Amino acid sequence: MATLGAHDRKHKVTVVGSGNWGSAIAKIVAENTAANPSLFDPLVEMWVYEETLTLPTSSSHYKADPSSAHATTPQKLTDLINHYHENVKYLPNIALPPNLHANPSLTASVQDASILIFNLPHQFINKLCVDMAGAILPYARGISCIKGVDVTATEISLFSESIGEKLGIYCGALSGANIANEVALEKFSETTIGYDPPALDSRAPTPKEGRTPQQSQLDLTKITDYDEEQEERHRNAKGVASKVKLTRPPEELPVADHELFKTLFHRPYFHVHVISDVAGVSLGGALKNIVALTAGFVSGLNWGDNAKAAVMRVGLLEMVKFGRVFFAESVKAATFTEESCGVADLITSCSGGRNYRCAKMAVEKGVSVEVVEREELNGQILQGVGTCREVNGFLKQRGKEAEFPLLTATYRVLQGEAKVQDLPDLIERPYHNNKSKHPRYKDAANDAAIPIAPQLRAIPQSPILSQFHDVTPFPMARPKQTAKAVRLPRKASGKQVPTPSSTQKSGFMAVNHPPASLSAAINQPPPSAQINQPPTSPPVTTSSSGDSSSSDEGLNVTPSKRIKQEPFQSPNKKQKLSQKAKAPVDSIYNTKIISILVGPHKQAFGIHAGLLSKQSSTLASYVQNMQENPGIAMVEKDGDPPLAEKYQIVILRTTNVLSLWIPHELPAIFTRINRWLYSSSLILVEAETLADIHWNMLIAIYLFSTRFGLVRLQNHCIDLTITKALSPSSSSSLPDADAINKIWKNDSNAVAMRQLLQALYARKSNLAKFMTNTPVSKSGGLNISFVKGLVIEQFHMLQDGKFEGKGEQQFWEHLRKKCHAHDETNPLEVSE
Ligand SMILES: NC(=O)C1=CN([C@@H]2O[C@H](COP(=O)(O)OP(=O)(O)OC[C@H]3O[C@@H](n4cnc5c(N)ncnc54)[C@H](O)[C@@H]3O)[C@@H](O)[C@H]2O)C=CC1
Ligand SMILES: O=C(CO)COP(=O)(O)O
Repeated sequence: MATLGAHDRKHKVTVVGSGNWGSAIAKIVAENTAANPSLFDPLVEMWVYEETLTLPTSSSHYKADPSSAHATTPQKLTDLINHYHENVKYLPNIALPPNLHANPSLTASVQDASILIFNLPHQFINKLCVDMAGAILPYARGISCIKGVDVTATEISLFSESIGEKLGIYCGALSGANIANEVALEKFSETTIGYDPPALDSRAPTPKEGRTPQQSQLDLTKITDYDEEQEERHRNAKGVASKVKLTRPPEELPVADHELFKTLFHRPYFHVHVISDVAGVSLGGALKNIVALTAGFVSGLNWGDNAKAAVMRVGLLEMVKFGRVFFAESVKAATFTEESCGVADLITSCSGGRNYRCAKMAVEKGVSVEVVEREELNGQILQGVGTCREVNGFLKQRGKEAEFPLLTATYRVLQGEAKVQDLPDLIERPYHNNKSKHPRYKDAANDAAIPIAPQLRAIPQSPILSQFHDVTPFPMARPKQTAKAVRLPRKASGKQVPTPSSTQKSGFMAVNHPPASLSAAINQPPPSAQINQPPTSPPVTTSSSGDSSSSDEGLNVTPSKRIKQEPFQSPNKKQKLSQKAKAPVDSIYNTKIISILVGPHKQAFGIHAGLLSKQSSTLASYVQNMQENPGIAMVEKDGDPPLAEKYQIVILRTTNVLSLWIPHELPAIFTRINRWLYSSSLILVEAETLADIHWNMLIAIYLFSTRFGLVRLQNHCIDLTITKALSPSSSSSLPDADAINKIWKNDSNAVAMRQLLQALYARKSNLAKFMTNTPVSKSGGLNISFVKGLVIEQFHMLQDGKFEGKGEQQFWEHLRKKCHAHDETNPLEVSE
C-alpha cells in the first residue's frame, strides 16, 4: 500500500509536456508531491518544448514591471516559467507551485524520474519517445494524459501502450471532463485514471474480494508452450502479452499502485477515480474530440441544443461500439457511461472544449477548422482534427466506415466531402429497404466506376481466416435412430421447420436436397451445377425466425423456462395473431433468391435475400449492392492473382451470373447455417441431435457468425455450447484441444466463446485428466492464454459455495447472457 510506512526512496515525478493541460497537470502534481514528502520528491520537473517569446503586454507581469529585462526582450519560455512561476503562453494568469521546474532538456528532465507523466499533443509523442528511449529509468512507470489514439495504416493502439512499448515500461492513462483552464482555476472537476498494475509490481498480491484462493489442479509442466518469461509480460488492452519485458522496481520505492496514483493526482478540487480499464479511459478521451467537432459543426449553424444532444447521443454509442469492436478483450461499456473520462468528458468537450469552439467558429466564418486553430489558439493544438482523419483511415482500411456513421460523417465534413447540413441524414440509422435513398449510400451508388461505399467493398482477407484452409472436413453427423435428451421437444418451442418439401419428414427437412421445381424461382442461374435451394414458402412459425432462444436444440440449462405452455386463446384471437406474425415472414419469402458460393470450389446455395438481410447487416449490404449495382461485381481473370487470396467475401460475376462468394469457409459449415436461416435450427436430419454436431463444427459456425455479423446465430452457438457441454448424455462433453486452439488462434472476435470455454473447463472438467490426456493437438499443445484464463477461473470458482444447486443454474444463465452479443441497434447494452 502506497501510504504505509516510511520508504527508503521516494518517487521522482516528471511531466513531459507543458501546454495548456500539461501545465495544469504539472501544477496539481507539484502540489501533491509537496504535500506527500514521504512518498515523493517534492521537486517536479516539467519538460518544455522550448521557444522564444516576448512577454505579452496583456500579462500582469508586464504591467507590474514593463521595463524589466524579462518584459522588454525576447525570452526563453522556460526562463519565463521559472522566473514568474507561470506559463505565460499556454496557461496564463495561473500561479504554478515553486517546486515545479521548467526544463528544456528532454533527457535531463526524465533521467531520474520513476514516474513519467506524458502530457502533450498526440502528434508529437512518438518522436519524443525515440528521443527519450535509453535516457529513462528502466523501472519507471508512466501515466499518459494524451487524448488520442495511435493509428497506423492497419493497426490501432492506445498511446499509453505505444509509449510503454517504445520505452520498455508500463504506462496507464488519465482522462476526464477536464477543461484545463477550469481545473487550473481550481474549479471542481472529476477525472479517471486507468491503471492496470503489472503483476510484477504487486509485492503482496491480495485475492479479489469475496474469493477464496484455491490451489490450481493444473500441472503446468504439461503445457507444451508454457513460457515462464511470458509470465513477466503484461497483458495489453487487446489481451495479448505485451512485447515489453518489464523491469522490477526497487523494493525501497513505494509500490506504484492505484492508491499511489490517487495520492499523486487527487486534489480537493480535482477528484480522481482509479479503474483498471485503460482502453476505456484512453478511447473516451480520443473519440470525444471527434464528436466535439461534430457538435461544433451543428452549433455553427445555430441549430441549438437539441441538435447537439443528438450528436452527443450518437457519438456516445459509437464510442462504446468502437471500444467493443477494437478492444473487446478489455474495454468496459461502463467506463464510457459512468466515468468522467466517458460521458462527462463528452458533455464538457461539446460545451466549451477547443475542438468544439473551433469547429463552431469554422462553420460560422466559412473557413476550415485548421484556419481557426491557427488564428485563435495561440500555439495550442487541436486533437480532434488529426484523430478524426487517423480514425477514419483505420475504419476505411477495416471496411467499417458505415458502422460508425458519425465518425465517418464528421470526417467527410472536415474534408469538404459533405455539408454540415447533411449530418442529420448521415447519422440517421439507415432504413433497411431504402438504403439507396440514404445520403450515406447516394454518392457511391451514383458512381459507376468506384464500387460503392467503402464498407461494401470486398473485405480484405484476414490472415486468420486462411488457417481454415488446412482444416480437414468436419465429421458429419450420422443419422441415428434414437434422439437424445439434449434436444428439447419441438412443440416446446412452438416452432416448426419449413414445411412443403418432398424431403420433409416429421418436421425435419434436409435442405441439401430441395425439390427441382424451385430452380425457376432463382433469379439468376447458379454458376455451378448443384445449388442448395431454399424452401419456396415460409416456415410456419409464430415468432421471428432466428430467435435462437426458441429453436429446437436450444439451451436446456433452465428447462422450466424453455418449455412453455401456450396460454389459452380464443380461436379468433389465435388466428389474428398468427396472421400478424406471418406478414413479415411472407415478405421475406417474396424477396429474390441470391446465389451464395461457398469454399474454393464454389459450392452454390440459394437463399432469400430478405432472410440474409434480416440476420446480418454486413450481408445485407452485399446483397443490396448485388441487386442495385450489378456493375460492382468482380470477374476472375486468367493470369490475375486469385480473388480468394485477397478477400473473404466477393461479389462475383461468372458468365453473367452474379453471386456472393465466400471463398474461405467450408460448404459443410454453410449447409448448417443455411439450415438455421430457414428453421432456427442447426440440426440437419431428423435422427440427429445436438450431441451429433461435432465441437469443431459448432465452433466453426460460431466463428463464421462473428465474421459475417450473424448476431443471433452467434448467440445461438453460445447457448448450444452450454447445452452441449452440460449435457450428461454427451460422451465428449467439452471441446478438445484442437477446438480450443482454434477459438484462440483464429479470431480475436471470439472473446465471448473464449470466456465461456474457460468457465466450462474450470467448472466441469477433470483438469488433471485433461492435461494428461488431451493436449495431443495437431498444433502440439494447448494455447497458453486459454490455460492461464483457466487458472484464473479456477481461482475464482466455487466462491462461497454459491456454485452448488440453484447457484449453478444461475451462474450459467448469467454467463449465457454475458456471452451474448448485442444487437447492433443498441450498442450500449454491453454486459460487464
Ligand atoms: N487543454 C485542455 O483543456 C485539455 C487537453 N487535454 C489533452 O492534453 C494533451 C496535451 O494538450 P495541451 O497541454 O492542452 O497542449 P496545448 O495544445 O495547449 O499546447 C501545445 C503544446 O505542444 C508543444 N509543442 C509544439 N510543437 C511541438 C513539437 N514539435 N514537439 C513537442 N511539443 C511541441 C507546445 O510547446 C505546447 O506545450 C492533448 O492530448 C489534449 O487533448 C486533456 C484534457 C484537457
Ligand atoms: O479534453 C478536454 C476536456 O476534457 C479539452 O478538450 P479540447 O482539447 O477540445 O479543449
